[in-house]
Amino acid sequence: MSVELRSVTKQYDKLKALDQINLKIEKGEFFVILGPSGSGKTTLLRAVAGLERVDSGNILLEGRDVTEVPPHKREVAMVFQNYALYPHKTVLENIVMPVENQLDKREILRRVEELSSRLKIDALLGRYPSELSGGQQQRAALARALIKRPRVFLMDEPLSNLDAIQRISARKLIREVQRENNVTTLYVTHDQIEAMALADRVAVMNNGKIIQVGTPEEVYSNAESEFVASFFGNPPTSIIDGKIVGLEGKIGVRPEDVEIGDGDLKGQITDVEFWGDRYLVYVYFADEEIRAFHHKRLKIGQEIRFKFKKISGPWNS
Ligand SMILES: Nc1ncnc2c1ncn2[C@@H]1O[C@H](COP(=O)(O)OP(=O)(O)OP(=O)(O)O)[C@@H](O)[C@H]1O
Repeated sequence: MSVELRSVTKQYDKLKALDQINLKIEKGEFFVILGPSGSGKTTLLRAVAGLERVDSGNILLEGRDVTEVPPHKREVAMVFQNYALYPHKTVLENIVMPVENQLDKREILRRVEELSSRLKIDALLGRYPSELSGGQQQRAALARALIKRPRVFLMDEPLSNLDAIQRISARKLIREVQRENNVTTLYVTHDQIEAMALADRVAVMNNGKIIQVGTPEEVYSNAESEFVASFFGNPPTSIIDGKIVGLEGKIGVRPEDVEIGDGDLKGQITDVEFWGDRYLVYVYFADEEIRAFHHKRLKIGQEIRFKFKKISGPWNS
């Protein structure tokens, strides 16, 4: 089911949480909304779910205007950051809740069996949420969202309570489940790695506005503004004064585009991080500090020569 937002605006007092949002998400697409804290991501998701009334604009599901349709009639399912499992209900009771009065018992049982085996929670159905790890709770919340066979999946930072290792497997699981069910997915995060890893397309949001939309590759290699450059990527682009290369305004340099060894620029190493297959080094020069990748450990304080293989911008901020 496609999801469309047309000029959607939502205001809290003087603050525009959503400011003229226009977006079209295609059927089956995995669409990620990426933005800093407070940019309006959750408000956008809640508006699509029908949990938040919008002040103006329209929300369409498969071309049908649902702006005034209540949440339970929208065929969408939402997975929250804290999973929102009911603590006094078992995993099984939590999972079947959305369909309890809608499907016959045999069909419910069939779906529970299928989902719990797919999500590897068969052995946990009798437990209470407090007896589960974060990853297990997350899988139970996914099962509860999927049992309705929603046509749109709305996910609000569903991995933020997991550790780094769990996140990697959970990312893969979410992607597989989404692909198997071909369900249109809107996924909110402030984590660039997650956005790049999961998205078919990503929208970068700031101050209630969509700043740029594209595939992760497009946004990564062609940031249209200083904000997007400084926010997208891991680590993000270093933003420096363009005068260094004879340009007006600010320019961006990705860490992989700084070539250390020779070149016209001179700087000093101020910090070094080991990244496994390479090092991230901080280089101080001309009152600026940039991040660069290098294949071997350099010494803090060491003087180096370097050049930029590629820059983005200039932007006038
Ligand atoms: N019920 C509310 N009443 C007043 N202001 C609100 C309400 N809900 C959200 N806001 C404000 O709207 C803005 C957008 O909030 P929202 O939760 O959508 O941001 P977010 O991008 O999801 O942030 P985070 O990543 O921190 O969850 C914030 O400035 C927030 O303080």
